[in-house]
Amino acid sequence: MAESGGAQIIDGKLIAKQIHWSIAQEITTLKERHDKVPGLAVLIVGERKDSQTYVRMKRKACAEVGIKSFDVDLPATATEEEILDAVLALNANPEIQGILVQLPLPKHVNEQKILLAISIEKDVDGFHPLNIGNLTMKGREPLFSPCTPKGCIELLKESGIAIAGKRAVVVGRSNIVGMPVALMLNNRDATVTIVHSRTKNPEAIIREADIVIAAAGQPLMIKGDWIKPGAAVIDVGTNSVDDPSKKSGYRLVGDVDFEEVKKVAGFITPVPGGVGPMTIAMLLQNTLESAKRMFALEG
Ligand SMILES: Nc1nc2c(c(=O)[nH]1)N[C@@H](CN(C=O)c1ccc(C(=O)N[C@@H](CCC(=O)O)C(=O)O)cc1)CN2
Repeated sequence: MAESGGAQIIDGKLIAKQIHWSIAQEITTLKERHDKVPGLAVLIVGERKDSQTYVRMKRKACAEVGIKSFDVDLPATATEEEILDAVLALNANPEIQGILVQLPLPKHVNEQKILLAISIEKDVDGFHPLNIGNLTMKGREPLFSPCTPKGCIELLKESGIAIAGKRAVVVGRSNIVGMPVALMLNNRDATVTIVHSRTKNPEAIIREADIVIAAAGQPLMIKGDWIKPGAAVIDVGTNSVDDPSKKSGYRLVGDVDFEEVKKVAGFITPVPGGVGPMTIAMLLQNTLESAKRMFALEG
C-alpha cells in the first residue's frame, strides 16, 4: 500500500497477483496429488470491445494459474435458445466446475433466464438468483459470492479496514455490484445505505460514510468535498473517457475523482489497478473452490 499526499493507495493489482500465485500453487498440488485441474467455461455472446477485453483477460489468467478454460464464443445474433443450449451442455460437462456468462448480453436476450439456467454448483460468478438470494437471508450463505463485490470486501480486509459497526455507503444499485456488495457489507455488520440516481442530495449521505463503494458508472462523479476525512474509498467504476494525448485516444477513469479524493480519504483504490484485477482473482478463487468441492463429491 502506497501513501499519496493523504490517502494510502490500495494496490489491487499487487493483492490480486498474490492471490493468483497462491491459487497456482494449490492447483499444482491438486494436479500432483489427484491428477485433476479445475475447468472454467467462459461464454461470450457478441463482439462488444470491453467484454472481449475482459474475457481475454479471464482466459489468460486461467492459463497462468493452471485452470483449463473452455471457450464458447457465440455471435451477437445467437438466440436465447441457442445460448440456453450452450449453458445446458456446459452444465452437463464433467470437466467443467465453473461457468461464467459474460455480461451484458445482447438486448434481445433475457439475461435472468440465462443466469437461472446455470447449474448453481458451477455458478462461480455468483449471479444465480439462488446464490444472490442466499446473501439476503440470515443463517444462509451463497455457494459463491459475485466476484467484484467479493473483491471489494477482500481489499478492505487486506488493508486492515474493519467493517463491523462502520457506516458504509454504496453508490449504485446494479445486480452485479451495488446490490450484492451492500448485502455483503450488511452481513459483516456495517450500517449500509444505498445511494442511487433518484437519491436527493447524495453528497450529504456519502459525506457520512466511513466506507464508500462507488459503483455508479459515472466518470469522476465523487468529489473530494463529498468525502469524510479518513474514509476508505473503493472505486468500482471503469469508464473510458476521451484523451487525445493517449495513443489509444482514451483513458480509464473511475467513478471517483482520484486526484481530489486522495487528499481527503484515508484509503483509496486507483483505476486502473484497484478493484478490476480483484474481480478476476475472485473468479479464479471461486473456480478453485468449486473444483475442490466437486472433486471431493466425486470421491
Ligand atoms: N459475467 C460477468 N460479467 C461482468 C462482470 C463479472 O464479474 N462477471 N464484471 C464486469 C466486467 N469485468 C469482468 O467481467 C471486469 C472489469 C474490469 C476488469 C479489470 O481488471 N480492469 C482493469 C483495467 C482493464 C483495461 O485496461 O481495460 C483495471 O481496473 O485495472 C476486470 C474484469 C462486467 N461484466
